Amino acid sequence: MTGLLLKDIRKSYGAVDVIHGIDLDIKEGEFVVFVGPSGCGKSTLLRMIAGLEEITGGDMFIDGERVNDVPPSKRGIAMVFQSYALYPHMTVYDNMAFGMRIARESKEEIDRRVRGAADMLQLTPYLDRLPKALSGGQRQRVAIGRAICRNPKVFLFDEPLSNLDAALRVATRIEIAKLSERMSDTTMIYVTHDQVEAMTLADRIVVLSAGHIEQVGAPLELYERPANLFVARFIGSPAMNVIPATITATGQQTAVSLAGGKSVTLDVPTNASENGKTASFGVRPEDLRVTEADDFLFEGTVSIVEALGEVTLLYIEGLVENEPIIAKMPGIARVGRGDKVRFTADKAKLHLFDTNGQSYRA
Ligand SMILES: Nc1ncnc2c1ncn2[C@@H]1O[C@H](COP(=O)(O)OP(=O)(O)OP(=O)(O)O)[C@@H](O)[C@H]1O
Repeated sequence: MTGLLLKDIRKSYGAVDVIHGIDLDIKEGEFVVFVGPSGCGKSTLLRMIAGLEEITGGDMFIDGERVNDVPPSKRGIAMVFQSYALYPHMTVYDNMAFGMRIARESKEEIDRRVRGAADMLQLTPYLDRLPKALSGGQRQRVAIGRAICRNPKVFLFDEPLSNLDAALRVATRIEIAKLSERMSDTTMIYVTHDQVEAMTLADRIVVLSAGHIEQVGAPLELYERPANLFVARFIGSPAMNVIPATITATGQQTAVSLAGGKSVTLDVPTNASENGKTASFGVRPEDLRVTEADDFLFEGTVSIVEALGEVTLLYIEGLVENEPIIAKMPGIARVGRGDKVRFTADKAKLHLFDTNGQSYRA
């Protein structure tokens, strides 16, 4: 069992607290992705797991062993960095073999592992090349190969794809997904601020903000049932539309009056004590549909049409001042600038958050 257990993990730089007490249980073989806005502490947390940053408070266990004071090389982890960190004067083969040579593995074992990793990552034709003769994507695959050769119990990735262009990013992401399938017993922890990477690679996503956890869950769980407004807005692109509302009736269903005056009933239960309170109503751009019917959700004027081919984004004015509602229509929408349009959405796709931003569904 090579799980990880983080208990009330804290980090301060002098008087500045940057990680405020993280509790997290990561199972063996799990692929966990840390996401969050810049500066929220993703890298710091990963570096503490790696042993590259001292832990200020709390306990960290790898494989049941408390590792707070165990040096990086003894933790059974391998880390892949954004910058590849390859030795420029060594061939691909030597870069991958380096760690094992230091560990005094036999020549046969080194060769077996290097060739195995190269095969897995389609690097065999490049084994004799120097890093400078490789593309960015190939270099990152060498860095991943070097990590595989170390036979780690836990694999850490710190934004490994952010130096790659869009096409290479996709290809390397798929490579990493395949790798995690092949190495299904190896625990992987991955830091990114790319939503697509998080959604496609993770078994579970940990959403961080300002040094604490906002929510942990499977990708679609976070998408469909965000626990709070922060997660609701962070997961999904374009972000969820949020409209100020007032609760006008409570019970198994809840009625709200949206800014602009429209009344909407949601399949969300609320207590009687919530009646009259201000709330935030949420609906994702992709859950909105154009309707001609009278029981529409809201109505507004289209101010911008962005036709992207596969989807059309409509910016609708008229509900919240200076904050257009965005609707994402499939394909090419037959809607023009200046059109007055009514929108509706399935009841199950509507979200409601309390004054503190917590979901009423949670
Ligand atoms: N050596 C340091 N001294 C003081 N503060 C630091 C130090 N290193 C990081 N921080 C602060 O800790 C916080 C977390 O930084 P961290 O790099 O972990 O964020 P991040 O979520 O990985 O951000 P990004 O996505 O921009 O890389 C930031 O506010 C940062 O300014």
